[in-house]
Amino acid sequence: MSDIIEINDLHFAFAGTTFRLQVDELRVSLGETVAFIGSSGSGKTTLLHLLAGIRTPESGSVTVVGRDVSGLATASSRDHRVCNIGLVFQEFELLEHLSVLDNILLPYRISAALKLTREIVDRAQQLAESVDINDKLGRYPGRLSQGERQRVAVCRALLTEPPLVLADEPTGNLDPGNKWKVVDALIDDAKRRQSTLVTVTHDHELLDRFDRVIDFSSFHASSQTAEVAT
Ligand SMILES: Nc1ncnc2c1ncn2[C@@H]1O[C@H](COP(=O)(O)OP(=O)(O)OP(=O)(O)O)[C@@H](O)[C@H]1O
Repeated sequence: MSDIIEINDLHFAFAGTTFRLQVDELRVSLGETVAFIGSSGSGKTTLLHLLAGIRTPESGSVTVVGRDVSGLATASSRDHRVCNIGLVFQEFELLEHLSVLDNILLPYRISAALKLTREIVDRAQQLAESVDINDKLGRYPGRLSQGERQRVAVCRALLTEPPLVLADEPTGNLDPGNKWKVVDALIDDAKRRQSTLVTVTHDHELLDRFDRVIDFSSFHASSQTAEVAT
């Protein structure tokens, strides 16, 4: 199976802090589902952002869907991200002035590389149905619960059918019923399309569903250096 994520000798630090993230090597295959676990502050979100090309490493290479994403953010790297990576952010990042349906359709509104068609709108509605928010498509995010907002973010990430989905605690705000609906939606989508899913989670009940679990805590070299080995 080909690798969709390849990291080599990655070093990252936030300016003015003592936190350090070091990943000597990480490879994730197309079709694989992976959970990142580990204590709060161990660098899970930071690594997702490095994979998405939102943050830039001090050194090392990060290749995602065949492209080095460790350079500076440009319009073309944004198009690469919108077309190839479905992102579920920890804070959801919904646009308050857009309805739920338009938030789900957002990738098609911001990238000239994607064409919005009737089929895409139908798919948005099916995704919304799979996580039980299809009756909220006309609402604005300000009138949604946290769990509903989270599910909108999941639908948006899956809409483009990207080869890679990066999800940051996608079930963090959900009751047990909706938690399993969202996990099923993410994993079933990955298995059906043979795409890759990388999920950050604190919920150990979910881990059996993933092909691989990467524990950041066990690679905590010192209190301030998160060194991830795989
Ligand atoms: N923008 C930032 N500027 C400076 N330091 C940051 C910033 N974002 C995160 N950090 C610090 O970097 C470290 C790693 O943060 P990160 O969010 O990656 O951890 P995490 O493992 O995802 O945590 P959690 O499980 O609580 O979400 C933490 O010490 C955090 O305080």
